[in-house]
Amino acid sequence: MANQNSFPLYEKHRYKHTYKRVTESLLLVLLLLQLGYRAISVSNYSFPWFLAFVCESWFTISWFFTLSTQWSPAVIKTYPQRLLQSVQEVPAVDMFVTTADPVLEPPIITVNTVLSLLALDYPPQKLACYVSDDGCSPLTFYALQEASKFAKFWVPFCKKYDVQVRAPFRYFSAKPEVSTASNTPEFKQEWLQMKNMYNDLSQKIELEASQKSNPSHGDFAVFSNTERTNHPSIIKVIWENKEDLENGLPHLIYISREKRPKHSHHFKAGAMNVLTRVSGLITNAPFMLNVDCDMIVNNPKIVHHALCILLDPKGQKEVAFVQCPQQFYATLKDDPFGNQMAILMKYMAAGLAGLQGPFYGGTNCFHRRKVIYGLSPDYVDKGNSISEKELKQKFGASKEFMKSAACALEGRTDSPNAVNIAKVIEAASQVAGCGYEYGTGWGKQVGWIYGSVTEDVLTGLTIHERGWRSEFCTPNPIAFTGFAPGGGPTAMVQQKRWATGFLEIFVSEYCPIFGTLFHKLTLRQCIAYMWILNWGLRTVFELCYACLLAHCIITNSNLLPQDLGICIPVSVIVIYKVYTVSEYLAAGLSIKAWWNNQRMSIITPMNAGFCAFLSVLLKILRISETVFDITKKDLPPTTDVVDDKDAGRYTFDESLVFLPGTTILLLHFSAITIKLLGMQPVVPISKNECGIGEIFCSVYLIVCYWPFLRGLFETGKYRIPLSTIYKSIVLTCLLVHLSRKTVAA
Ligand SMILES: O=c1ccn([C@@H]2O[C@H](COP(=O)(O)OP(=O)(O)O[C@H]3O[C@H](CO)[C@@H](O)[C@H](O)[C@H]3O)[C@@H](O)[C@H]2O)c(=O)[nH]1
Ligand SMILES: [Mn+2]
Repeated sequence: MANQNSFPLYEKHRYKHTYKRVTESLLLVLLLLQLGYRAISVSNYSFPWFLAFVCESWFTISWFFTLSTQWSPAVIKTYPQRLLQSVQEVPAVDMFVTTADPVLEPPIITVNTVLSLLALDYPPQKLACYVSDDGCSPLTFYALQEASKFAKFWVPFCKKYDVQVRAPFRYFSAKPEVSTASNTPEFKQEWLQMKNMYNDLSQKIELEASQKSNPSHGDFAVFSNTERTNHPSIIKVIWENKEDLENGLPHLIYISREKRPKHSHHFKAGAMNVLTRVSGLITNAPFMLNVDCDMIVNNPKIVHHALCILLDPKGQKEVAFVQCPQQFYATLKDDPFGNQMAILMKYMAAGLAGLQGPFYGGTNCFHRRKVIYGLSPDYVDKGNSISEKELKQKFGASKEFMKSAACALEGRTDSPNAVNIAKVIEAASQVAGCGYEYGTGWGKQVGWIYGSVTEDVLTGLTIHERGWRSEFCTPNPIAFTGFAPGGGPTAMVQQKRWATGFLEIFVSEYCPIFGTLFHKLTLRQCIAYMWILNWGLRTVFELCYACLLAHCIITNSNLLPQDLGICIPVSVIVIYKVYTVSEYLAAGLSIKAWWNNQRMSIITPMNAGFCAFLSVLLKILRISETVFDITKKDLPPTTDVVDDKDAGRYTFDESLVFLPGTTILLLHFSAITIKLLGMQPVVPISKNECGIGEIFCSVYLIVCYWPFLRGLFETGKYRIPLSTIYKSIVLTCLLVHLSRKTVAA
């Protein structure tokens, strides 16, 4: 472990954003003024006025969450050189990859992720790679087997030429890196050889996929008679670094945990817990790195950077996990779908770094095993010996696993690779069984926590509640990159799941408010968690506000102030727009990217968020359970220059997720039409009429919904399905009718 007297292995630099703070505070004051205005303008009191007050209160609270989270930014700098000087031997790291469906997640993607991990710049005898396959797919297994053969050439090649991006599909899609070492004929020849070998590999996998045969011989026999949701545990050692060779390859182990129809398997959280247990039996490394199947390593030295934080004398006592940001490669120009989250990452990440630390994002994260096993930061004072009875209660009945958990908790890292892997496979199958967790602490006190489809945020939250901190790790080049989900259905699936998961956390016993009241979550961190959980809540108010606006136009009543008070909302809008534009420009992004994000931040939450709200409501009413719908992963383009004009066009499918948006669009159309045709009812002189403000907002909303507007008239996948349009028409008629009735009444 690190030498206590040396320099710090990482440093945190705090800085001030005066301009940002002033603007954000000004906006908050204006929002409060708006609420004040509503409260004192008695003459306007009506139900819509009251509803607007409620919605605006929520927007104000939301803004306060944002402001507080971004208030005190910080950046972190790591010193890998110092790390190497201060430790005699680097610690072992277990690496976890999850995949769940060979169709939605093509095995070639997983293969690339795994290859980039195997080729990390870290002693291979200290690494082990565990792949969890919830799809129980012989194709995935086959692909990994072939990949390990290829790795024997690929890894030495990467190390010899110090390749940066060690996922072959990314490496070969770019021009060969030009450096002096790589300009030799020898390099050129090897490069070509590797490229051909990689092409062979991907062709083999493709061929196997197209044959759809279910091989039942040799290694594949275990897959015969298995179904995705009904099969025993399958654990296969694809590659074992038998002699602990320094120039060998890390272990590669395939795991498909047991599944039975009547057992709930807790989606990714369940898979992570199985990975934790199986790796505990085999290598039991004190640190665990986990990535999704589509997140490739972009900086081969990332383990050193992360360990700077985890092994730093201060970090050892305080920091539970190190999160690397999610960034994307081969991105579309100007972020047409608003899903690259560049601004969010920039300011939120910095803000969180200045608080108790970043949320756990489910991927690109280094965990301390003993924290995952439930340890609190004060264990140093209390000691962490744990009785056999408690071990069994928490970790389950496997003797072997209890032993390994005790070792991990006490920080005894017995030479990890001393185990004979073949011998522990039986014990490993037991802990990968679907009944293993019954009556234990898994999913509640230890491991990844169950109860939300955003198990990542929930698990991180419970760690912060115990008093741990977390840190961001942002080396240059950035640690990992992935391929951003496309617009339309894919993004909706993802955002709906996020909103669902956040709402589930909010209404659960783990709600951050309790975390601050009864546990060790700091107040500002609680507010930061409220900021993210609010993604699921805010949309209901937004949708309500949008309907209210249409209602006021239809009934010729006013939602916005008619006197000088109108200055308040106008300045809120103007300042907010100028402020966000400046954020984009400062980050080197275009105005177009800003606009795309502005409109997508209205479209996506309104649609996905509302559906999420309904599904959580159904869960609370015990009508249906929430599910983890997997985001479809497209094969990324082979080059970085995307000149496909259609790539940025919005697409639709039959899913009901597009219903709220289509309805809002039609509703506002109807409202504007009613206004234009002069069909608004005449209001008594004593009351205020709908003015230019309401019309402006309505038109703005329609402009934001431009992709949907186009979708009404397009063809193919660019078209909103007729069934959705019909349903929206019915809903719109209903809403307009209801609106008009309230005036008549
Ligand atoms: O039953 C399941 C479902 C999913 N997964 C895996 O979970 C990962 C994430 O799923 P994905 O569909 O890619 O979701 P994203 O929306 O991209 O994931 C983000 O959000 C998730 C929580 O909603 C986190 O778990 C992820 O780490 C985070 O990247 C993938 O590797 C899947 O193979 C499983 O192993 N088992
Ligand atoms: Mn993903």
